[in-house]
Amino acid sequence: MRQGLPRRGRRRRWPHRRRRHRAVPHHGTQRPQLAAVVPVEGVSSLFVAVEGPNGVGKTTIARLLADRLAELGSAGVHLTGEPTRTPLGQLLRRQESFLHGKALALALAADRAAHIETEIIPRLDDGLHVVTDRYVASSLVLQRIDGLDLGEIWSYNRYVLPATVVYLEDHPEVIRTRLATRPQLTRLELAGSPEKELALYRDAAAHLHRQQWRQHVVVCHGLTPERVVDTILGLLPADGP
Ligand SMILES: Nc1ncnc2c1ncn2[C@@H]1O[C@H](COP(=O)(O)OP(=O)(O)O)[C@@H](O)[C@H]1O
Ligand SMILES: Cc1cn([C@H]2C[C@H](O)[C@@H](COP(=O)(O)OP(=O)(O)O)O2)c(=O)[nH]c1=O
Repeated sequence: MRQGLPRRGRRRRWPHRRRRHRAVPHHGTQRPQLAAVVPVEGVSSLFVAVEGPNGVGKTTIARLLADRLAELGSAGVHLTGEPTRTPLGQLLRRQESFLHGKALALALAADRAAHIETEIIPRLDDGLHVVTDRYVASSLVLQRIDGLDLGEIWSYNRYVLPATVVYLEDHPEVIRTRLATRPQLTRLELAGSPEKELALYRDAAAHLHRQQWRQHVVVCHGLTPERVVDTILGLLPADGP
């Protein structure tokens, strides 16, 4: 289970401890439907969300990170993403051009709630690491671009399972050049810009920091995907998620 990871000239053991995640039943009337989820001592697993502006490299890095985590340890890795590959997630990808604002934000939150309860928590409980390409911060950015304020978006997402968030950043010109090569841009890609998304991701990080989420910014400029993943592996918690 335990594997050494080189870091600053020494080898660190990782993962360090096992945690189990379970849903906590609601007792108050104020809580929304999705159960809060808390870690319980005893199970090892990392839950990492890769976030950042369209075109920054999330999909590339999430895949490579999952591969590298699988190579480094005996624990398996589950690679996933949002919107999910479920019928609801696929519908959201197809319908993003006409489903807007509040309706889209709620639908994305529903897709996320199902993702957490039926896919993420079961995989973590099986002892796998989970890497997701997009998660809550994507909503805190893209649904703002779609006209909602951060408080409303958070109200739809506040009881999600906290993740270790890795924010990828690069120079806006680099991101813009990559987006220019895409045959088609989505409605929200067209509504935003690299500068706007980078600024809103900073706001999202400040918000999630107040919720005590573990987070890291990784500046990818001039780094190969392999080097980006090396950097991420050096940042992931030495003492478990
Ligand atoms: N560190 C990197 N250096 C150079 N090119 C990269 C890097 N990361 C990603 N790319 C390239 O940038 C493009 C966009 O990457 P992608 O992973 O699809 O971004 P996103 O999922 O954030 O939209 C792809 O062509 C990918 O190969
Ligand atoms: C996860 C998420 C996605 N989206 C949107 C952004 C995109 O337009 C669309 C699909 O995400 P994207 O990651 O860009 O899709 P792909 O995997 O095809 O590269 O969903 C949101 O608006 N909010 C969210 O919270």
